[in-house]
Amino acid sequence: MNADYLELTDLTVSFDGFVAVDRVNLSVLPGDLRFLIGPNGAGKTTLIDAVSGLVPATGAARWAGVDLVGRKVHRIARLGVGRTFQTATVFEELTVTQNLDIAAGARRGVLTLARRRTRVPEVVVEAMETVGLTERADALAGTLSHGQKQWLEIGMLLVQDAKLLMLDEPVAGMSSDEKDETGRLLQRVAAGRTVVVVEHDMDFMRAFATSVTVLHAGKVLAEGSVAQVQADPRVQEVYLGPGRHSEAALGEGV
Ligand SMILES: Nc1ncnc2c1ncn2[C@@H]1O[C@H](COP(=O)(O)OP(=O)(O)OP(=O)(O)O)[C@@H](O)[C@H]1O
Repeated sequence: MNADYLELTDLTVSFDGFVAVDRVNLSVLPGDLRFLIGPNGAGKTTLIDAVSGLVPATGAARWAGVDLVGRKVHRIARLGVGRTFQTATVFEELTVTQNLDIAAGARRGVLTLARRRTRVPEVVVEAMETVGLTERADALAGTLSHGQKQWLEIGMLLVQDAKLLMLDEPVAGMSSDEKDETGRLLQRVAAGRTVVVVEHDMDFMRAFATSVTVLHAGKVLAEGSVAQVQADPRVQEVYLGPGRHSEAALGEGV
């Protein structure tokens, strides 16, 4: 079995008796660009919170052979698990390079950081190229567009050597050009890594997902290729059933 493999077994998260994630079984292989979709409140964010150690869970979340359930957030991060949030958390008053350098430093440790360095570390240069921010290297993060801030945040995970990246609604609020750019960026990132994207944007999902898991009321409702989940009547019911909004529709023909 490949070492960098995410496998959730009966993963469950309860908040005071309310089950937000309900015995989820899920496997994601390296190289996959897995989209996690589902209506509001389906448990998508809670699921990635549980894998990153932000909320307590039961069951198992095995990553690279290690069960993450019950481990502390920083230990999980050190195992190569990174995630972004719906709102980018970059240091606005620092440059793109400085943001990446600090993130890389978090990985390097105090001793290495204390050494005087005049050169930008190679890992920072590479991450900047991967996320397409080389030309903005010296720009203050606060002056970046919304999309560029999300890319910087992904770059910060790359310099920390994250091998499992979980991204929470990365294209929310982006222009259509930025969305396309983000899709291509995620394809580059997913080569050799495992990427899970929580997303409501169905056009974006259709354009870039290699596989899709649909969550509903905390449970896995369907899983497969984009075409498979789009054709699934249960998925259509969840997205287009009574009381659902048409903008949440999965796509033409449903
Ligand atoms: N800390 C918490 N305490 C209590 N209930 C919570 C907590 N966090 C989430 N929930 C509940 O768990 C359910 C799942 O929420 P979650 O945010 O994971 O859904 P989601 O699929 O990400 O939704 P959205 O697409 O709207 O972001 C919701 O009913 C939510 O109200």
